[in-house]
Amino acid sequence: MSDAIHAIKVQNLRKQFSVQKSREGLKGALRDLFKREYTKVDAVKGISFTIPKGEICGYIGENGAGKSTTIKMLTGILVPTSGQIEVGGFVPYKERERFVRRIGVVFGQRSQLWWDIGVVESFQLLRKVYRVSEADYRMRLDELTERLQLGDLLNRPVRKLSLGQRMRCELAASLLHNPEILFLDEPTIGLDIVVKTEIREFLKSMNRQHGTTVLLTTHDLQDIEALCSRVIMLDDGNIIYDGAMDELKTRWGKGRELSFRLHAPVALESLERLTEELGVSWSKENELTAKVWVPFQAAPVSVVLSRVVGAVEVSDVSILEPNTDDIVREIYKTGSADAREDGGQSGGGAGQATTVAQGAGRHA
Ligand SMILES: Nc1ncnc2c1ncn2[C@@H]1O[C@H](COP(=O)(O)OP(=O)(O)OP(=O)(O)O)[C@@H](O)[C@H]1O
Repeated sequence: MSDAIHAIKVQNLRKQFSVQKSREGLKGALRDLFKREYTKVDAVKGISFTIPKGEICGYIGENGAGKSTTIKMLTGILVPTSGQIEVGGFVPYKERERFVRRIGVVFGQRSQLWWDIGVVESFQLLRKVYRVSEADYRMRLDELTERLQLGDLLNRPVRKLSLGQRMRCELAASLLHNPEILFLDEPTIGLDIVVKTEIREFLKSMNRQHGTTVLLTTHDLQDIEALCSRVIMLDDGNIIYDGAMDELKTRWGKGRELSFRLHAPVALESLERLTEELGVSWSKENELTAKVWVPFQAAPVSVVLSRVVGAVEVSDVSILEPNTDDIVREIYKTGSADAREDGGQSGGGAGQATTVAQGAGRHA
């Protein structure tokens, strides 16, 4: 099953847990002592996917969808019930010692650093665990210290670091041995927007420079939008979507909204007349701002745009993209990412503004 271009390959992967049932009351507890009963929980139900080397792939799903269970199988912490896994050419739960030297793991909610000792001492311990030579370690530490601005933090005990500082150190710790594949489980959880942005920028540049493959689990879709060319969506142990985030927006977004800043007031009826047969709907925010909703099944945004700017003096225009959070929430609710036949009427509304050139170009 070894495949040179794939970093991760998963086929019909399943994980079933046996959970002990607790019977009610004292009598139940006594019966549990003598005869235990178990129920089966199917956490991952036969999923298949491959991730090429160098890709940053998002892995998303609601609480309990099976993301952590997958990551634990991919990193060798859990043994699958059935199916095949290959990560970096290894079967993760076999050859553990050699395998862990090829991967890096960051769990946002747990630390791999020792709480009471200086950060750099934890790094030294990890260097020994991963058997990195002193020279390679020095080179890597210098690079990571500069990129993640760790200079002031290295000699402080981990317990004295802020969450953002600790997360930067966690990332460095996971990369000291220059792994080919990095697993990130909620790496930006609880961080402010400045640190989130720094971490996203760091991950992007690291991926570009070292070609590191990244599998990223997060509930923050902005992480996904900033980093991932592809997203795998899990629901109740099954993959319900595997593809580009942009395509998800096109398939599920209702449409786009254009917002015009007018040079002088224009009556709503005049604007409606301009786009009469195009299937769009206008509203006025104030005297000088008019908005038009353009459903995907209506005329292209570029047609609406040219009709308006050809007839009315406009000082500014923006296009609102479909809001990813709304779209994904809707998909979680229905449990399916199949495109709706009505053009995605119940999908997300408009959210982030983009420049006209970008939005109109992509739609046209
Ligand atoms: N060790 C375990 N024993 C029994 N059931 C488990 C175990 N670990 C996970 N589960 C169950 O498997 C299912 C998937 O859990 P998992 O932690 O993989 O979900 P998740 O997508 O990572 O959720 P979250 O976003 O909340 O972390 C859940 O129903 C969970 O209760």
